Amino acid sequence: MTPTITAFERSPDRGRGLARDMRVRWALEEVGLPYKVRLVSFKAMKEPAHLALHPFGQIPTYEEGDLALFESGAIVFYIAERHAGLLPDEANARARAISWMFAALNTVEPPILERQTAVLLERDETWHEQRLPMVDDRIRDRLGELSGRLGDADWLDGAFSAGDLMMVHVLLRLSGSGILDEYPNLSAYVARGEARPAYKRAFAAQLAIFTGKSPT
Ligand SMILES: N[C@@H](CCC(=O)N[C@@H](CSCc1ccc([N+](=O)[O-])cc1)C(=O)NCC(=O)O)C(=O)O
Repeated sequence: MTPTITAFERSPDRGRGLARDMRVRWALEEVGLPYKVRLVSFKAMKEPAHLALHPFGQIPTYEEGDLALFESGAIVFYIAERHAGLLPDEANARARAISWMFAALNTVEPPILERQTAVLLERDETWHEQRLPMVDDRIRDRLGELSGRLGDADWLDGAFSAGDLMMVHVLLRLSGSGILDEYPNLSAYVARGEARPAYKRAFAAQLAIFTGKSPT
């Protein structure tokens, strides 16, 4: 049965791949699974029909038969568990790849989201100028450790995995901040992710919605 995901009707980033349906699209493209997209407006996201799918009134969601899932990490994991291409078969390598999924969401993404909040919602606060450098330094702490662990490897732990997919998408949220450029191996790592044919197909599909070149 073809799954259906939800995505922004009009993404604030003009379809540039930062909204989290991108993670699900990328995972589906990596495993070669066709999918449908239901676009939702900001208003519709907060109405009962969508809230029944997503308790926080957000996107993405994932529906397949009588299954309804929310949380991009959980959806990517669900896809990776059932289709080859995103998690190693060997048990220990598989478990480590899942650790990297959690690390992306639970260790690296939080300070990056702090920065988004600071820049988007706190600009007019008297303490904004003082706080932002502290937020940036907390991001640098994590990126320095991640950069050290990655070294000159292509991916975090052997072959490309769902852990890399989540980590690359988390790091992409730093686009425009200049911080990622301070870590050349992380910039190259993200570029490797973006160069993957599956990423490019996912990105093009999301952008086509914004440019109006896609029916869904
Ligand atoms: N933890 C959840 C978070 C989901 C989430 O944050 N969804 C956002 C869209 S992706 C986050 C996002 C939004 C916009 C951009 N952008 O650049 O325009 C980038 C990322 C959303 O629905 N926001 C609307 C709301 O909360 O009412 C997950 O990973 O699925």
